[in-house]
Amino acid sequence: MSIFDTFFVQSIYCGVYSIWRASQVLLFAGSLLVLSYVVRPRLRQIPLWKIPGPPRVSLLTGNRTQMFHPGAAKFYDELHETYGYVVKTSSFFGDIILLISDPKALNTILLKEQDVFEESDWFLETNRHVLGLGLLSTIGEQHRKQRKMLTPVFSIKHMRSMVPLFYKITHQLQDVLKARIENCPQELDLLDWLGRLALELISQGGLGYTFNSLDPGGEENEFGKAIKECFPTISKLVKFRSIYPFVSRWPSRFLRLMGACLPIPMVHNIMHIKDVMYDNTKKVFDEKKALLKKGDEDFTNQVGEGKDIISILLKANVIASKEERLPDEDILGQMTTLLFAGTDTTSTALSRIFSLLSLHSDVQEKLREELKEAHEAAGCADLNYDDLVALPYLEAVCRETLRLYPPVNMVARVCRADTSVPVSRPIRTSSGTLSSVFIPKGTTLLVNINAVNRDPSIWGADAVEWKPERWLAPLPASVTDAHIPGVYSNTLTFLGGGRSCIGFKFSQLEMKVALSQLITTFRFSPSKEELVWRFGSIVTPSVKGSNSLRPTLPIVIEKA
Ligand code: HEM
Repeated sequence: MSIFDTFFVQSIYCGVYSIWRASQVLLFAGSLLVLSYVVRPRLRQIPLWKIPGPPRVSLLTGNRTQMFHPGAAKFYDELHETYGYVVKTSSFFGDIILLISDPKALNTILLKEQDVFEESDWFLETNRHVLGLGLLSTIGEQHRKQRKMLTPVFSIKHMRSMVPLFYKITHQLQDVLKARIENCPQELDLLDWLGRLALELISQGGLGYTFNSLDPGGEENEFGKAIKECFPTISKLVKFRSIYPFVSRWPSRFLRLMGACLPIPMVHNIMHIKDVMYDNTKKVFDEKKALLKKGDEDFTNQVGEGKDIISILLKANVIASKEERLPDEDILGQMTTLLFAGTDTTSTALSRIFSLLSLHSDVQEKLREELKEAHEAAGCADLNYDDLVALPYLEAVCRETLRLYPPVNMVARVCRADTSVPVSRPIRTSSGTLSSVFIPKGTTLLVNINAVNRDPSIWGADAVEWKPERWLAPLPASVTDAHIPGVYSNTLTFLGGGRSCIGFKFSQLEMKVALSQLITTFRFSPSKEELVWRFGSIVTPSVKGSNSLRPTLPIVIEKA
């Protein structure tokens, strides 16, 4: 063998040896990763194995395919009926997710130990990236400070002052619909129009900004499109959201580059939406700050006369103590957060009400009568806040719809420290019954809003029927005795505790103004198309059998 051959063989040997060593190091590092991210958390969850729940359908994805798809509502109902109020389901590699509808347990989770049961990292990190530092992206002291500054802005006093603006916007929709139907009944996609209404109500009432979505010749600008696309795009990205916390702290330029290189159009869309929303809210914010500096007269000359939520917040922030004052970035974050949280939720809730009223013409007629009488009593003028909230049947229709059909069916929480949660109904396990459940750190919980709002043991044998009348008499003791930890009408529709919906009074008012105006002007009847309501971050309507994923609500409208 020549020197050359020996050198050649040695080089090959060295190369093979290096590859072998490198693969050993990689294998070792990979095993450590698997141990710390998969095996260790699963071992911590051993105490949960005895909790009843459905069998896993896949070793890799557990029950995820049954839990996260548009028809999943039925699966959740079956889980509640079969396994009760605390149900064990499984996610990736056997990770246990607990589905909770026990009111006592929810009191601990949402109220008593709300700092232990926080939003998940994927929820916070992706929201922070897309919406900025608003209420949906912060926890702990920062969240508490934001809530403290924002809560007074949603007071009844401020809601009262919003009524004329809400009527002005609803009149615009009324005019557009009148022009569309002229003198004969027309089938329209009401969700589209209610979406525009909700967008204008929150953008003018929340930010003092108009998208001109209800102007006859108004063209939707890039900002309006971004807001509309934001919720559906984030919902579609749900699979990728759980990966984001692992990369979220990487330098933002690198993240952008990575995002741009990924062959996933939805990621490119969300990056674009985020940029458009940030640039535009920043512009509105800077203009508001400049007006505030100039003085009161200029400030009240803006859209919404400076009565919008962010204007009031900006004013309150100026006089707040140094410790409580919010930095500019936190206020900017609230702007996108309000647009995001306040548009699709309200428009879907309203859609559900109109859909039900179209199917129950007797309820629609009774509501119309009540509203017409109130309008006549007010000299045919728009109703004021006190008149609106005093209408019992309007209140009953809203409450019953939001109870039976909460737009948000489920919210997630992650347990941040080992803890025990008492339950009101003993959990039956293979080895006996449990009066409390030990929840290990890192476990994800799903608060089953739908199951609590429809529980026959709380609401009676007719719990799953839509009966506005149930709210016209005192509620049964089973409802009040259940101590449901929600901020609204003994339901969990707007959740409860420090992360409950801050906009629930705003949303109530939007719905009541819209109903008072539209029900007295138009009559609504069902389309020939059959509707299905798809489960997701928000439950949305679409036409049965349609391949389109775009939510839609075809409904026939005529003059009343
Ligand atoms: C029918 C309409 C609405 C429903 C059903 C609804 C429901 C909810 C729910 C269930 C949460 C808790 C989310 C979680 O913990 O993950 C929430 C939070 C929130 N909602 Fe609403 N919402 C509605 C309308 C609105 C409106 C109109 C606004 C704004 C004006 C709004 C602003 C917010 C904000 C900012 C949060 C986050 C609160 C926090 O974390 O402190 N919502 N909403």
